[in-house]
Amino acid sequence: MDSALFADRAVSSDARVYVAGHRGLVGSAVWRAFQSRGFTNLIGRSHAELELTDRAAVFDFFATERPDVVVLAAAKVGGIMANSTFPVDFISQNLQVQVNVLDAALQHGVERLLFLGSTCIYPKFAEQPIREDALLTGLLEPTNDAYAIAKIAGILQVQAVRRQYGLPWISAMPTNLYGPSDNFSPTTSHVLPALIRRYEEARLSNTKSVVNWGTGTPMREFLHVDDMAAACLHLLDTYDGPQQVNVGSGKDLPIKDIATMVAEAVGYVGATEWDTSKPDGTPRKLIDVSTLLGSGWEPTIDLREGLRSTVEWFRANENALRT
Ligand SMILES: NC(=O)C1=CN([C@@H]2O[C@H](COP(=O)(O)OP(=O)(O)OC[C@H]3O[C@@H](n4cnc5c(N)ncnc54)[C@H](OP(=O)(O)O)[C@@H]3O)[C@@H](O)[C@H]2O)C=CC1
Ligand SMILES: C[C@H]1O[C@H](OP(=O)(O)OP(=O)(O)OC[C@H]2O[C@@H](n3cnc4c(=O)[nH]c(N)nc43)[C@H](O)[C@@H]2O)[C@@H](O)[C@@H](O)C1=O
Repeated sequence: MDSALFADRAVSSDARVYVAGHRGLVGSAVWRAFQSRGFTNLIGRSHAELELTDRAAVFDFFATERPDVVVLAAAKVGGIMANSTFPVDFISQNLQVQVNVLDAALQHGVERLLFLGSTCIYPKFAEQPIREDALLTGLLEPTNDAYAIAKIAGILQVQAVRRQYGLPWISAMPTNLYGPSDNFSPTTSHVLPALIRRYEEARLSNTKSVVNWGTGTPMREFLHVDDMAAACLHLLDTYDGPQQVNVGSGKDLPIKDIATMVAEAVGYVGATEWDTSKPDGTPRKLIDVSTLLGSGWEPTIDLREGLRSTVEWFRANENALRT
């Protein structure tokens, strides 16, 4: 990617910044990051306050609040089972949310917008590590193809706005994320929060063995959500290009190793079994993060440390979890 696309475009700390999905894993971390940078005009609405699939409500909201900057971190999100069981919800709700927010932002001439996708947009068998230009070069992983198509449509809509209207909107593609305010539901969550909850509950109940999903052989890359939030602000401050930018740690490991790390982090000493009737998903999706690393951003939270603090957060917030 052309490094000239990176330059100082710092967003002013008095800009009106709308963080869509500000109570979710990513949105809440982005909100904290803006706050710690001294931003005073942050705008957020819970799902109950503003239904983003309601086009008229979204346009009314933009007309009233007139944000200068938008971070689109609201989406229907879930792990492998949620994605493969409810593909209609994942494609339909995400397309509606995106189209409504991007159309309203365009109508109101929003100056800077960051759209968040996911690394599942890349082909299932893409060459590893996956570069940004692998987009649309092969078939998708079937367990999340509906979600991925919605995210690809979002990237294309951002590129189209840049082409047709010249606005400096951008997209970022994070790897698998984890951290405080994640979804810890045993059925709909991603692997890390699912394992934290499963091993912690097994420890508390002295259960002799836990059962995880799949074979444990797929490789996954993880990034702490505070590093992700720092990358979002860094991109808004520095990046102006049509191509989506990968955001990851640059390291992956087998799910079996992740399970061992989580068991250690919670202090679980029992056995682990694998339910191979559950899907494995894509075998590997390590992303190439050289574009972002070359622009001066780097991850700061090592996986073991991130796991430790997330377990602490889980223990302190167990009563306020999403189910
Ligand atoms: N978590 C991960 O590992 C990864 C996430 N991402 C991307 O990051 C973004 C944020 O994900 P994440 O923070 O994990 O997801 P979360 O589920 O934690 O947060 C999403 C937020 O969006 C809100 N929301 C969802 N649908 C609507 C709607 N129709 N109207 C209004 N609000 C809505 C949710 O509210 P409520 O919960 O009340 O419905 C929630 O607060 C997504 O675009 C996702 O694709 C990308 C890669 C990995
Ligand atoms: C971020 C990303 O997230 C999803 O893709 P995924 O990476 O396949 O997601 P996952 O975290 O759910 O699983 C990773 C691996 O872990 C295994 N696994 C074991 N035990 C549990 C378990 O208990 N829960 C879950 N969820 N997985 C488990 C599981 O079988 C798989 O092999 C998509 O939503 C996709 O759209 C997307 O963007």
